[in-house]
Amino acid sequence: MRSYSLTSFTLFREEQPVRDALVVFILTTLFYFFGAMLRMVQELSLFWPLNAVMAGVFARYAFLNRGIHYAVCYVAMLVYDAITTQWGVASLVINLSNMLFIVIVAQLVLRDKRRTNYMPGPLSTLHLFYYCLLAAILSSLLGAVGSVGIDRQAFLPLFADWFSEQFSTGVLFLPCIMTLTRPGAFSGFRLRYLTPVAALLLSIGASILVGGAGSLAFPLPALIWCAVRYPLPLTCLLTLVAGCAEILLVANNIINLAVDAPLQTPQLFSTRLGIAALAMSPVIVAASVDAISKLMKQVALRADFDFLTRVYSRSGLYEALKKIEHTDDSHLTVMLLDLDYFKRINDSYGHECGDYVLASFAQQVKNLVGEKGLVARMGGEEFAIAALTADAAEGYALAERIRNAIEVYPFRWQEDTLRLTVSIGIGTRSPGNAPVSDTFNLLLVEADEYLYRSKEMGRNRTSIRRDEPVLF
Ligand SMILES: Nc1nc2c(ncn2[C@@H]2O[C@H](COP(=O)(O)OP(=O)(O)OP(=O)(O)O)[C@@H](O)[C@H]2O)c(=O)[nH]1
Repeated sequence: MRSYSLTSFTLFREEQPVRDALVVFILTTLFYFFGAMLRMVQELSLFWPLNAVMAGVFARYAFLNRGIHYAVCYVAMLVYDAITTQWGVASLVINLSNMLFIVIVAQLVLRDKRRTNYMPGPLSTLHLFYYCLLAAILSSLLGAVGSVGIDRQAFLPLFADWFSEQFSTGVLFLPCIMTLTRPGAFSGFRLRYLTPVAALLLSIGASILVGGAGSLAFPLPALIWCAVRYPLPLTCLLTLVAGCAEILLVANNIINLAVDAPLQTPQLFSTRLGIAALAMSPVIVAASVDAISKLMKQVALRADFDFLTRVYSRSGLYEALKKIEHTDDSHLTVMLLDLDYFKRINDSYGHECGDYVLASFAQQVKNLVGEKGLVARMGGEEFAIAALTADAAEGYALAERIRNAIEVYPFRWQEDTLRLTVSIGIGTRSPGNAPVSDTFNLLLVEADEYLYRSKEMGRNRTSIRRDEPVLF
């Protein structure tokens, strides 16, 4: 959706490590408290979001990945336990398993980020799925070992419960934490933008009505729709909400997986894993759409602008001409500018110097033309200007200003100061009702003819048709 923007915010500051440590401590305590509160409500006791949230935080802010910040996180968990329940070996081991999940996911994601130059994409989103799987297996093994005997629970059910919870929570929460942004200004909002969300709500409703194992997949098309229409952070958030809602609905028998049978523990295990697997698809689609649209912008920018001189390319100029608004009495003035004896610069000072001169020349011209017109590189050392002027005389005056400015401009290259001149040919007329680009094409031919005359007459001059009823 293009109608509103999202701006990123930052909770941590690299230059303030003590403040960062404090924020890590507070955040850990807050989510430990939140998780403990969820445990107290039977319907919500299926989630322990602390590990996924903190893994996301450490993965998002690379500079946080210092032993001291991980230690602060671990200490915050132990302190919370010591104050609210009790201090002991079980607390040490269980919280160590939490840390194991956090460290494994954060380190693997950061390794991906380093490899892909900090460009998140569909592939790293897919990797996230496997990182959560690995981290959930290892941390659950440790956690289950540390919890055996508490409330007389055996290892295997503990491991299954712990693993499925860690894995599903990780897969649902991590993309959200990693892409979380503050909503910017909502402008031009339309009600139809809400249709993918409405479809999502309807499909969850349908899952409740129909029931059965297949119903868990009902929200998938709506989530894919969200992924195509909404920005990546919003899709991650909606996937998280839909995934958590489904787990809760199944756990509380509102979505009936097996009609007439009470929910069994293995079913919940399978539900969590299934939802985690489904949740990856919309996130990967959203990441792909995001990557494609960024690439399209880059490609469009490259095609429209000349890489060396940063003025319009030939094709970019034609695109820009389409947007020019003109009145019936305005003149279109087209200039062709060609640096004089430019080959000598290359021959005497090298190609690199030639490139520098071209870029510097283009910027000079751009500054001199300002808002009055468009500057483009047509090829080699030839540039074009399309400007709306009151009449031919104004166009000629602008060309002369440019020519005189270039003549006195000192192009500095290493120890040398280079002096250059430019020859200019002009074509000018009123576009009338014709499209500006058509008039531009006609005037380009005329400007080319007069540029040739400027060169023939000795260079460093401006030539224009003299039958115009204006005095220059
Ligand atoms: N450094 C650099 N040189 C370029 C580039 N594009 C074209 N040239 C050079 O520009 C020079 C143009 O030379 P000519 O067409 O002979 O014209 P000139 O030397 O400027 O002489 P006149 O136009 O007749 O005044 C050639 O040597 C090209 O190699 C570029 O992107 N970078």
